[in-house]
Formats: sequence, structure tokens, C-alpha cells
Amino acid sequence: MKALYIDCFSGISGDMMVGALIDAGASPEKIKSELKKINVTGYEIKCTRVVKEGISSIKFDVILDEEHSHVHDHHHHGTHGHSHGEHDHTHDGHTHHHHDHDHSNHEHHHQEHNHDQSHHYHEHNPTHHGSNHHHEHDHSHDGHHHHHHSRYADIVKLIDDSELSSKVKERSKQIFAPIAKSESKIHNMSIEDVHFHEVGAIDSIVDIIATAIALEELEIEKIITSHVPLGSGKIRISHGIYPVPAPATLDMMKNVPIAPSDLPYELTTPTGAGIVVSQSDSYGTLPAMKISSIGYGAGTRNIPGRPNVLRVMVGELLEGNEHIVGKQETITVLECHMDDMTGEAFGYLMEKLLNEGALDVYYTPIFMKKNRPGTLVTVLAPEHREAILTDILFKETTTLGVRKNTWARSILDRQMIHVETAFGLIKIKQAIKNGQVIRAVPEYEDVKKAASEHAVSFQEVYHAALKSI
Ligand SMILES: O=C([S-])c1cc(C(=O)S)c[n+]([C@@H]2O[C@H](COP(=O)(O)O)[C@@H](O)[C@H]2O)c1
Ligand code: NI
Repeated sequence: MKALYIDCFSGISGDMMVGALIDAGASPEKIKSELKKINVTGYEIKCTRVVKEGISSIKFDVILDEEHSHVHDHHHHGTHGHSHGEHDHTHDGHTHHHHDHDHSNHEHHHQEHNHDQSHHYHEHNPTHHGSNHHHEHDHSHDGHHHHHHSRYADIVKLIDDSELSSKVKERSKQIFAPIAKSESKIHNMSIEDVHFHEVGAIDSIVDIIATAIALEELEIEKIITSHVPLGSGKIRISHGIYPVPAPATLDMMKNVPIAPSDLPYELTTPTGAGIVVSQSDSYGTLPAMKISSIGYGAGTRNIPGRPNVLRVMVGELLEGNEHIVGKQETITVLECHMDDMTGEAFGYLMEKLLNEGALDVYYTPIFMKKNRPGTLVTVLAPEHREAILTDILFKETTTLGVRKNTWARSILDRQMIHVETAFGLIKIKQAIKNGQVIRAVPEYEDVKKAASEHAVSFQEVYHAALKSI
């Protein structure tokens, strides 16, 4: 099985990840052409080979167009709410994307963060309207779309609406989900309203989707990650001086093995943490594998005496990796119960929930107060569908509250195959554990359709499909 080992001895950020994957064989041209499939413009990608304390590595950079800093100009009237309340870009005709910073000049800026800082060194000059919008969270939309793709909900839509492959879409959303979740928790905002830091949104979108594109191109099926150093000290963001690890990074790294690190830099950024926690199947030292390629991705900062790079290894996992079974993921569980709804409304509700991305919906008969028979509705969903599904529950049921929880779950890999039978093509879903198919189940809808078209029994088609594997 094709695996990737992420050796983040110097932490991880989005740009380091993309750089490392490119160095390990992912094509920068493919990344660029695939990225054209999302409706984001105003940036250019720069891929350069740099040497970091003796290690040759790829530096992946997202350069925002000069005009881009003006993209939002026409929006700057009326109340302007920022989730992070701080990225008020200057409108004096200059861009403040310090991509080309010579960081050695900044060593005295002790403990600025290590990577990806491009979008966080804007001089936040809230000159427009002369008012201080900082820390306002009012998101008023006076008929305009203030946050060009920066709301989490918009980013999900941007991905869904694109022509990217479904696998790339899924991986990208998997990476965004924990970042949005942690940001929403830290800033006490609803997950849908969380903003990726304005101009920084483009950076994160590109880094994250490029990571997904590269992982798909390299056909990575399993990811094993080293223990992750986060760094220490403080960073200056526009909220002020923040501790390292940044709050969002720290929140995401809960339940993940971290490595001690007293280096006074931000070694792991929120984007890096999002990649690690959403993509890793397990953590530890290098597993038994046959390595076919190695890549080094450069961070931005130069750390004297330490190569500030991320290392990845691509290869075939060998026997003896039984512990790397089943992907770990978190799902959202939504529940409510009612004693005053009709059966029809319940039927409609289930259909609606499943169409809007619920993984499963089930009803449990219960007895409620005053001896009333009622129904408990349970919805299992990917985290990024939580808001929309909650909305449906409020709209389509009579409940006044929706409870939510998150469950950790291990899932087996699945793959769909097509088999030719006397009754036509039937899809079969295979469950895979340690690279072995352990179960195969013909798809219900295909079997049903073929059975009715050929006027034979369900069982006959079902068995024919299994025999044709
Ligand atoms: O601007 C805000 S609100 C901000 C919040 C946080 C939290 O952890 S909350 C972190 N940061 C810093 O921004 C950069 C960008 O990281 P990316 O992963 O998005 O590239 C990084 O230094 C974070 O620590 C900003
Ligand atoms: Ni934040």
C-alpha cells in the first residue's frame, strides 16, 4: 500500500507540506492547473529550490497580485466585521504581503512565527472609516460579500462548486474542518462564520487544496506522521502578542502525540496542524516501508543551526504495519426528539438530511413526558455539514433544540468496483483492512434496478454480482 511518512522534525505548515510533496514527485504544473478549477484568482504560485542550513528543499510560495489587496476595497463601507477582527488591509495602494521578507532581519523580532507568515505581517492600518473595527464580530453584510472566500462556509462551497475531483474535494474539506472547528472555538463563533484570515484565506486555500491535489497525484493511501513539535515563545499577530503554539494549533493537537520543543519559534501553524490531524492514520517512528522518493519542503524562517524543513517519504508499506488500520476521524452527532410530528414529516426529514450530506440518519422510538410516544432523531454527519443539518432539523421538525456531540470513529478503507453480470453492470463496495479486501457488498440500488429490469429476484442478482468478482 502506498504510504507517506511525514517527518516533521522542524514542525509543519501548509507551504512546507506542499513544497515537500513537490520535492517528492508531485508535479507543480499539475498543482497549478488543478488549482485553476477553483474560483480564486489574484495570486501566483512560486516554486523555488532553496538550501536551508545545507538541505536542498522546495519553497512553495503563494504570491498575491498587487491588485489583490484591493479586491476588498469596494466592500469597505458600512460596518465591517472580521472574525478575527484584525485584518484590515491598508488601502494606501501598497500590498503588505511580506512574502519576500528577509527573515534574518527579523531575528530580533524574537519568536515571530516560523512559516506562512506572509499574510500575517500586514500592517493593519484601520484607516478606512477611521473607526476601529477590531474585534467586532458583527458580520453585517450590507448587500456585499465582504469576505471574498474567507468564510468557512464559503470555502466549503467554493470547493463543492469546483471541478476538482471528488477525492481532492473530500481531502481539502477534511483539512479545513479541524481548522475551522478550532478557530470557532477559540474565537467563540459559529463554525460557519469563522473566517480564514482575509488575505490569508487565499494562502490557506491554495496550500490546503494543493496538498490535497499532491496527495491524490502521489496516490497516497496511508499517512504516518512523526511526533509533532509545535515550538514555543510568542508570535505577534494583529490581535497582539500570542503564545506559541497558537491557540488554534494547540486545540487541534489535542490527542495527537506532540514532541517537546523549546525552540522559540512557531514550528507548527494552524494549517500544518489541520493537515496533520485530518490526514494522519497513525503517529510514530518510520514504519517498515520501502521508500521510493523523499522530499524536503522549506519553511520561511531560517533557524540558525537547524534546517527549517519538512521531510516526507513516499513508499510501499511492508508487512508488520497492522497497527495502521482504519482511518481515525471525528464525526458530528446531532439529536433531537419530538412527540408531535407526523410520520410523513419524518419521512421527508430523513430524505432531506441524507440529501444534504448526513452520513446516516436513524429514528428510535422513545417514551417522553406525559406518556407520549415520541421519536428520537439521530443524525451522523461530517463536521463540515453540521450547521446546514442543524438548520434542516429546526426547519423541518417541531423541536426547539438540537443536541450535538462528536464521536471519534475508525473507518475501514472502501473501494468501489464494477462487475459485469448477466443482469448488467453492478457496483460492489469492498471494505479493506491492511490492504486486504475483507468484505464485498453489492450496491443495493444497482441490484434493485437490475432485478426489476430483468424481472428476477433481488437475491439472484445479488449472488450473481458476488460470483462475478
Ligand atoms: O489572526 C488570527 S485570529 C490568528 C489566530 C490564530 C489562532 O491560533 S486562533 C493564529 N494565527 C496565526 O496566523 C498565522 C497563519 O497560520 P496559517 O496556518 O493560517 O498559515 C500563524 O502564525 C498563526 O499562528 C492568527
Ligand atoms: Ni484565529
